[in-house]
Formats: sequence, C-alpha cells, structure tokens
Amino acid sequence: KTQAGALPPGPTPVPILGNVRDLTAKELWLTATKWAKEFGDVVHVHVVGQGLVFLSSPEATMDLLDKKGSIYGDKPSLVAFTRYGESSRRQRKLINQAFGIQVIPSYHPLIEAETHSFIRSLVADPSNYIDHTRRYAGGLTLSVIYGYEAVGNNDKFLNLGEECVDILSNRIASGGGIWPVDIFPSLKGLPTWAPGSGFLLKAAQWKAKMEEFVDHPYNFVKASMKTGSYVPSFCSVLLEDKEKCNTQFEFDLKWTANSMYSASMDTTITVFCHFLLAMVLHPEVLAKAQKEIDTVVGRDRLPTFSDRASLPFVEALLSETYRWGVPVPLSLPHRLMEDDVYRGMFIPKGSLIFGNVWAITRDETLFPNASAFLPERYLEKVDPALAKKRDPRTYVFGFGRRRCPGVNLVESSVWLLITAVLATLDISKAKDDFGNPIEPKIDFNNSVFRIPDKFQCDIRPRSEHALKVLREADAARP
Ligand code: HEM
Repeated sequence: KTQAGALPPGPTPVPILGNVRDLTAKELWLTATKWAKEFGDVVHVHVVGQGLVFLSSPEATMDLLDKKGSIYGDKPSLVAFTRYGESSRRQRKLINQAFGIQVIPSYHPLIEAETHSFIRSLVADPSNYIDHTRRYAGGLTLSVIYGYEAVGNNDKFLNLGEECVDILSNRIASGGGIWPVDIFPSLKGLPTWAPGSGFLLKAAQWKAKMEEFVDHPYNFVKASMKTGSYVPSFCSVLLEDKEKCNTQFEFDLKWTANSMYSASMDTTITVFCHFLLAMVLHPEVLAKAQKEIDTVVGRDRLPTFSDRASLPFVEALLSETYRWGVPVPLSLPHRLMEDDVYRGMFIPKGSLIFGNVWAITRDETLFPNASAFLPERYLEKVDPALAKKRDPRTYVFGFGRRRCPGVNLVESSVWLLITAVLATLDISKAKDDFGNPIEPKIDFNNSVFRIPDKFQCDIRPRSEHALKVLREADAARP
C-alpha cells in the first residue's frame, strides 16, 4: 500500500496493545499536552490497531476539523450520537430548528424559572450544589425538549438520565481505556485480563438503559399530545407536522431528543462547578462582578437578559470560566472518513481525532499566565482575528460539523445562571470549627468531562433583601 508520508509522531507503542497503557491515565489531557510539547501539535498514538490523533493547536484543529469538516465530521458510533451521514444531518437539522439563535428568546421564561428555582435550592441546601446543578440542567433540558416538568431531585426521568450518563462517562469511559467497545472493535477479541475488557458487559447494560431513556420521555410527549393539554416543546413542535411523521422521522426525533439530554448534563455541571471554584478562590473577582451588577441592575430586581450588554465584566468572567475550566478538555472525538495528508503526515481513514482544547486554552502565547483565573484578559481590545483565536467558544463547544448544537441555548442559560447567582449569593471558602478558611481540595476523576470532585465552600444569600427580591420574582411569574 502506498502512503503519502509517515504517520504523525507520537509515543512509542508496545506490541499489539499499542498505547493502551498511556491512555488509561487520569486526566488524559495532561498526558496529551505533554506529548504535544514533545512531538508537536499533531500526535498519533494507537490502541490495538485503532489510531488516535491529538490536535493541540488552533491551527491544526481549524485546518482539519473545521476546514476539512466534510471528511472529519464522522463520529464513533457509541460515544456520541450518530455517524456523519444522512441520519446525522437530519438530526442536526432538527436541532437547529429548535435551537437556532432566533428561537432562543422563546425559551427565556423557562430559563428564568429554572434559574430562580436553582438559586432557591442552593440557598436551602448549599452543600449539595452538584445535585442542584444536575437537577437544573436536566430540568431545563426536559422542559425544552419534552415539555416535561421535573419534580424534585428524585424525578423518574432525571434519575433515568443520570444512570445512562453515569454508565457511559464514568463506568465505561474510565473502565480501563478511554472509549467504549465499539470504537475499538478489536477489543472484543481480547482476553479478560487485558486492560479494557470490562467494557463489554457495561456497554450492554448501558444500551438497555438507553433504550428505556429514549422511549419513556418520548412516549410522555405523545401521550400528553393525545390529551390535548401539553406544554409546547422541541418534540411536540416537530410532531405536530403530521405530514412528516413516519417511522424514520420518529426514530430520528427520539434519539435526537435524547442525545441533547445527555449532552447538556455533565457539560453544564462542569461549567457551573468551575465558576463556583473560581469565585471561592478569587473573592476579588466576585466582588468586582457583584459591584458591576449592583451598579447596572440595582438591588431591587434580578438581572434579566436585557441587562447583558451592560455587564461587560460578567461577560469576561463567563469567558474566563469556559477557558479556565475547560469543560470537555479533549472535546469529543471525530472519526476521519477518508485517508488524509496534513503537512506531509499521513492520517489514515478511521482514525479518531481529538481536539486538545486543554493544550490550546493553556497556551501561554495566547493566554499569558494561562493557569490563573483573570477575566480582565477579555477586556483588552484586540483585533477581531486574535479575539476569535482567544475566544474559548472557538474551542470548548467542539469543532466543525459536529460543534455543539446546544451552544445558543447554553450561551443564554449559563449566562443567566452565573449572573443570577452573583446578584443574589455570596460565595467563599468554608470555615473549620475554629473559623479558619478551608482550602478547597480539587481533584478530577471523570475521564471525559473535567468536573471537579465535590469541594467544600460556603454559599449563602447576600442579604435578606436579596431573598425578598427572589421571592417577589417568583410571585410575579404567571
Ligand atoms: C456548557 C454546556 C455545554 C458544553 C461545554 C458543550 C460542549 C459540547 C462539545 C465539546 C461537544 C462535542 C462537539 C464535537 O464533537 O466537536 C458537544 C456536542 C453536542 N452537544 Fe453540547 N455542550 C454543552 C451543552 C449542551 C446542551 C445544553 C445541549 C442541548 C440541549 C447540547 C447538545 C449537544 C449535542 C446534541 C451534541 C452532539 C453533536 C453531534 O455529534 O453532531 N450541548 N457539546
């Protein structure tokens, strides 16, 4: 077979298993970034015959995942949703119909209601902030997608969703390798002692749960549509068009709806936890943001979307939260559909391509003092090309044809989430029995999403008045 050039460089594989051991590392993005320093911004490793390519610069991610998106747009089938083909294009079309930028304002009342309810839960029970964020993200998605109103933290659909995401991202993904079995078909033949063989059982469990989770909320929409009393949602709007309702369409619709649920959960949790952590570690940033909100919004009402343009520091704080937190540090892999040659290096068809967002967002030339949380870096005026290169949104939502289709919704919902929290709550280090501040202990144990393990912190209302304003906002809601 003729090859146009050598494979991209990378760490030396061991026979047969290749780089399996390199890939089982905790915080794989750190390892991938070390490789980038050693071998360059395009690194190749292989796992039992499956090639993985890590792209660690804005140039490489743009050149391949964006500019050559038509051949870098496929997905491994289990990790995320669908292959890039007819069905994926149809699904994205459905999503864009529901989450196009012009549609988002119609979700504003829902977003506001979920945000205020989230703040009430934080006030009532601050230490369980992760559960509340999960409830918030799940609740928002269930209502937007299915018109379903989740009840409490123990809702049946929320629980089902949680089980699926948990099996996938924690048990399958961290069970000895990074990605599940049908990405590495060759793992099926491995003896049970080999790293990664535990995949099979877990993948079967996951599939069964997934089918439940795809069908149940969808059946809820259909049943409620039959009764005539239902809240319009992504599914109901698309189902109303009876013309299109054939089996293929329904199949696409229910899997699309489901993929959005899973996709919104851990991502939102990651972003919120990093915001919280940044506020715990940087009281001066919290104070500055609160001062801006007090000046622009005042203390007698809650911030709304119409305040956004007048809150540049909060905007910078949000950007810095995306950059510093890096919610999905290796993004989600794309699958190369045809052999390709890049800068003379040969990248074979079928390779899994990872955008190393961690390496890019920690690049000192783009972000001096990159490990520090400094919203001010986004207040500096720079030319548009550089601004785009430094905008974390260019990377943290993924790339090219598979870029996160929920981004417009997130851009609104996460903004309001942090702005409303800043307006109503104080966040600081927890104190021990002697009143000494406790340093939050930070560790990352999820192999796909960079979610900090639960840490101690102190969250409380800024004042009695803030609580009153919150109650008034609730009372005013129809
Ligand atoms: C802060 C929150 C979020 C972040 C950081 C985020 C990030 C991402 C990333 C990195 C990807 C992979 C893109 C790629 O493969 O190149 C992705 C895919 C996806 N996201 Fe999001 N996401 C967020 C929230 C949401 C929400 C709220 C929804 C839906 C309501 C959503 C729906 C999706 C879907 C459906 C995909 C798969 C797209 C495809 O494979 O074509 N995401 N997201």
